[in-house]
Amino acid sequence: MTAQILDGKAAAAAIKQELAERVAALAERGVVPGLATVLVGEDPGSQWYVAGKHRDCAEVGIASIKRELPETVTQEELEAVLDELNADPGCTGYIVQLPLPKHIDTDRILERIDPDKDADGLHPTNLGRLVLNANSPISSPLPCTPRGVIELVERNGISWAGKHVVVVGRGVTVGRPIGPLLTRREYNATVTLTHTGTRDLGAELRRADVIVAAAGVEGIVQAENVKPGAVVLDVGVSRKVDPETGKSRVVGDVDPEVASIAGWVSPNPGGVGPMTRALLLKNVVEMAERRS
Ligand SMILES: Nc1nc2c(c(=O)[nH]1)N[C@@H](CN(C=O)c1ccc(C(=O)N[C@@H](CCC(=O)O)C(=O)O)cc1)CN2
Repeated sequence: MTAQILDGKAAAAAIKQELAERVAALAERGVVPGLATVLVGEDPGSQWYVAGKHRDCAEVGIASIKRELPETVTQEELEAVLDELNADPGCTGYIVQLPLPKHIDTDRILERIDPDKDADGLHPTNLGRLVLNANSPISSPLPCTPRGVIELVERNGISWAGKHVVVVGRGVTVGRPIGPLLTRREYNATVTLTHTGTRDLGAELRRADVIVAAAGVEGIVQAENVKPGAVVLDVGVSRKVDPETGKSRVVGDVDPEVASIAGWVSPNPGGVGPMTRALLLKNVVEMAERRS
């Protein structure tokens, strides 16, 4: 048996088409959403992601603003850029591309973003709202990758209700926020968060109906630890240089053999990555709709 594919490119294309209609409806009311990106340094991966975000904006009719700063930028200089974006009426939402250089205090940066312009849903107020508003519809931006994971699964006709989800990795963009989201009544999943301190990762994985692998460790999810028929989402990104071509390519957390055991797998690339981008646009459109 070979697993069915959770096609992130197709789902993202459908979401973008739906958003283009909502952006056109906003334009009729004189509202143009505007996303700004803040990129520090010259990491090729981050440059690629940010360029993709601007292409996506153009595709659906969202205006976009680019702020690029050198690797040597100081905490104060970076915070001054955020203060400008917080005050700019043309910028209805923005993101600071992560990771930031080591000398920058990332938590302080995320706290500096106006929570009403926090297109990534990573400001403490918005992460707090995710936890607090457990029984009412959320009306604040949510982290894009967890949202993308949820939508990718649902758009393939799979329900989260009653599923035991094992998340691998406790990073701020995926591992930490996905538990509070999936355990909301509207999804009703049960979530185990695993990390480098987990005593027996294999045992946890073998109990999972759904695995969300977001550790950034190549092949951390092996076929022998996957329950037959499970849904496996590969969110991990490691870069590997091909010794023959000298070119760098993305490798995920999920070993390719898993496809012979699982019921569904998300490819990487082509799975959760495009969904992260699409759900960022959805956050921006929803923020503009709430304001108008
Ligand atoms: N401020 C943020 N920083 C980061 C986030 C985030 O959500 N907010 N997530 C990641 C990077 N990221 C978006 O910013 C992102 C990652 C991957 C993709 C994507 O489409 N990947 C492609 C493959 C790309 C490749 O070959 O390199 C895919 O999966 O098909 C989009 C966005 C960390 N930083």
